[in-house]
Amino acid sequence: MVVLAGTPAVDHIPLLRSPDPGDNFSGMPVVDLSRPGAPRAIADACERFGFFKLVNHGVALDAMDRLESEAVRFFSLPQADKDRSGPAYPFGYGSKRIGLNGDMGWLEYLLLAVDSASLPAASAVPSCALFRAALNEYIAAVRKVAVRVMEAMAEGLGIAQADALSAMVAAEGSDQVFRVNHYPPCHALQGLGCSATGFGEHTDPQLISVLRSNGTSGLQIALQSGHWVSVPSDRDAFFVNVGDSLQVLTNRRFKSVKHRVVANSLKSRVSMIYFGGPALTQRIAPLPQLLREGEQSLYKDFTWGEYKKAAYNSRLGDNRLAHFHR
Ligand SMILES: C=C1C[C@]23C[C@@]1(O)CC[C@H]2[C@@]12CC[C@H](O)[C@@](C)(C(=O)O1)[C@H]2[C@@H]3C(=O)O
Ligand SMILES: O=C(O)CCC(=O)C(=O)O
Ligand SMILES: [Fe+2]
Repeated sequence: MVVLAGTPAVDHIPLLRSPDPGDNFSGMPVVDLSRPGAPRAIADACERFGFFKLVNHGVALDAMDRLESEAVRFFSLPQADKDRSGPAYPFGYGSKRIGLNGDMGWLEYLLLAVDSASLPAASAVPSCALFRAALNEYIAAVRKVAVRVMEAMAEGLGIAQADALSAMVAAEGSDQVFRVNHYPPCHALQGLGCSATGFGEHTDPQLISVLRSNGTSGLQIALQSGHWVSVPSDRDAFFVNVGDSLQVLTNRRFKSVKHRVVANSLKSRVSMIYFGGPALTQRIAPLPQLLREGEQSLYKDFTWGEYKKAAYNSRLGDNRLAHFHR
């Protein structure tokens, strides 16, 4: 990491050496959800990278664009208006601070609770009816995609029970979060050979994350070798991450992917991410169907509630699962 003095606009934001433009993820798995081979391709991608691009997912580009436009409208409001929707904890508008433990990024965001497949009626944010309608339409659609992908994961793993994984996010009381991130262009760093950290490196604690972004790249993932590669943007596609909890449920057959976002010096990035977590009381332990003869769990037993609490007490880049290894 490069530390640059005297750039007031990006004070307190960690800087990164600019990514090498040659480091695009050339081997990125692209899964066509409408094809019969999808389950095996998904399982293979989750084993190798914990990450894949999903196409032909059935969600209309219109619904994605409607939400993106409403989000852009929200983020264009005067700062004082946006601040009235904050702070982000537990849910609401946040700017630059990520979590409660000192992490900073070159972004602003909305963090929202999801109740079954929509915003809880009681949540006051966002207050704009059009934005809420676009959110509810999109969340219901992306959640269905998450369920279909988790069914395909189970099939790809050879598990007979189709909903062995998906039931955890489909169940009443599952713990789902939705996040809209806006990374403004970071003009101050233009030509300096550095980039601002948009969202620092981390793994997602939940089971699955389903991400959609506008046409601005910035997302990077770490390969198992530790090498970082950039994920070219695609507004029509979803990008799916394996989260820590799914790594545990599969006894590390699926890998929770380390990822981060680098801010662009010229263009803004808008991303919307659905995080599918189970109910707080759900036990997170390898599925018995996946344990081969004599194979032991690599992890201590815990519930999602216990893991979530530990995660929210940690820094973004911490290896949260390390404390739960046997
Ligand atoms: C620094 C933090 C932000 C985070 C909670 C945490 O303490 C560690 C995990 C972070 C993360 C990453 C994935 C999601 O964006 C998120 C909402 C989540 O569930 O875990 C964030 C948390 C956050 O921004 O509050
Ligand atoms: O904004 C992005 O593209 C990714 C953000 C992310 O990883 C997160 O919110 O957990
Ligand atoms: Fe993430």
